[in-house]
Amino acid sequence: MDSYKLFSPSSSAPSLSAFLSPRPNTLRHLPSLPCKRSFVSASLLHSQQPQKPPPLPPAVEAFWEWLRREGVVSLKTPAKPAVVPEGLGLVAQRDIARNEVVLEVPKKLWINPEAVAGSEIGKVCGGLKPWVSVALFLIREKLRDDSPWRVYLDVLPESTDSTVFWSEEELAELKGSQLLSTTLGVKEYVGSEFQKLEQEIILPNRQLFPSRITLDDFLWAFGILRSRAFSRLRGQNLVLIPLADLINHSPSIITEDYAYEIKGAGLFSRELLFSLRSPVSVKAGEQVLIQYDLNKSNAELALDYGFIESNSERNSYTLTLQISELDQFFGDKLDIAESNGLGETASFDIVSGQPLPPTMLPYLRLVALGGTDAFLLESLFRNTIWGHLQLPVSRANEELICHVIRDACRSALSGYHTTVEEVKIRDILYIGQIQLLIWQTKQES
Ligand SMILES: C[S@@+](CC[C@H](N)C(=O)[O-])C[C@H]1O[C@@H](n2cnc3c(N)ncnc32)[C@H](O)[C@@H]1O
Repeated sequence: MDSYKLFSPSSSAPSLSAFLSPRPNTLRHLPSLPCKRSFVSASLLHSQQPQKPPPLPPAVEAFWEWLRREGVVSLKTPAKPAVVPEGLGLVAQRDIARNEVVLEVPKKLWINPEAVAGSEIGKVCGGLKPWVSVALFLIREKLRDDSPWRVYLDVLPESTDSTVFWSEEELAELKGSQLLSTTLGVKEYVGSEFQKLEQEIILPNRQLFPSRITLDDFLWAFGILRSRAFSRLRGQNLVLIPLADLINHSPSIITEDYAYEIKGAGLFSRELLFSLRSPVSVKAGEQVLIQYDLNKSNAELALDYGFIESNSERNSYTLTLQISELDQFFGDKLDIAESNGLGETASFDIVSGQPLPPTMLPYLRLVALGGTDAFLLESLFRNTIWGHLQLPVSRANEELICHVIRDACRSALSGYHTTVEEVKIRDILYIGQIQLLIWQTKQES
């Protein structure tokens, strides 16, 4: 039994950064790490109180001025960048109504595969995966002194809190989790993409890439795209939208309505605009926030953006099951699985506190089917077998799947370096420390 699936689409809804959708899972407790950008203030994350934002860092002032010159923003623009607990964010300059447009960014400022194709490196990027070509473009522009994108690049973080940027010591905290294996898998994938890119594009075209490009540069670009690119929009599967990419996520916004779309600039204009609306009403001085993706598990959030939610429904474990090729009934079982929308391998997201995915037990029963139950695999039963598998087929079959699942759980849990009890004790001690701290502070004041 395998434990995770790597790159598979998670949903067809628009999503902030889902150009790749690994499905990591299982998260026990993530250490929260400081943001890795110098102007970011210390963590006041999720503070509900609107606070006067600290002064804008010069790089952000320059960025705003550039957007003003480009005609993207004006004094009337309802939201402006600001330093917020999540790093940078968008803060309402006046009261904003629900569904009101907060900003619109014209296509000339989008960074997407099309923009790369029209750039100096376009002719050598034709055969690349869309994200790889945009990553290469970003790195090249970052290394150039005279890049037209300089002011935008200067507001991007040097790294994110995504687990792909965690040190070995930090990753050791994830020992045993699917998130760790997915993080390592993703890093390996990025490494192999970089090697190919270096051999096939960068080294043979030295004149286009005079500065040395490293794996760390490539990982940076990957992290930027992963956490900030919009995808699955009308005709746009991967696009960086300066300014709109400053929008932060709110766990309390659970509307399924999309906060952003691509639309025409006007009745008689062929220009396209990226338009961002506020899904909720926002008071002047408060941050404008959106829901990034309701379908992402906490581990996906950790991998993509470097944060998690306390909502336990985001805690999930992906169990991947497989019909063994060595199984004497392999062909019949595969046929039955395929006629019911499953395959040789099938992955099931098990969510904490929720019922099992409905097709998981029938699939498990099918995988385990054998011995005296094997008659059910005969073609006579082909149309009715899936119905039979909805309920236990026999005591032997049910016992087998219980054993297999129990062993798989044991083996998965043995990978952790702490037990559930130890984690609980650690949490109790931690809460105790906080209470002591609050008590001491009260005594002092
Ligand atoms: C699309 S960018 C938003 C702009 C970003 N805050 C910045 O400083 O550039 C996504 C990143 O913002 C941060 N972020 C967004 N929402 C957050 C939240 N609710 N809690 C913690 N960090 C958040 C994470 O670092 C995430 O990778």
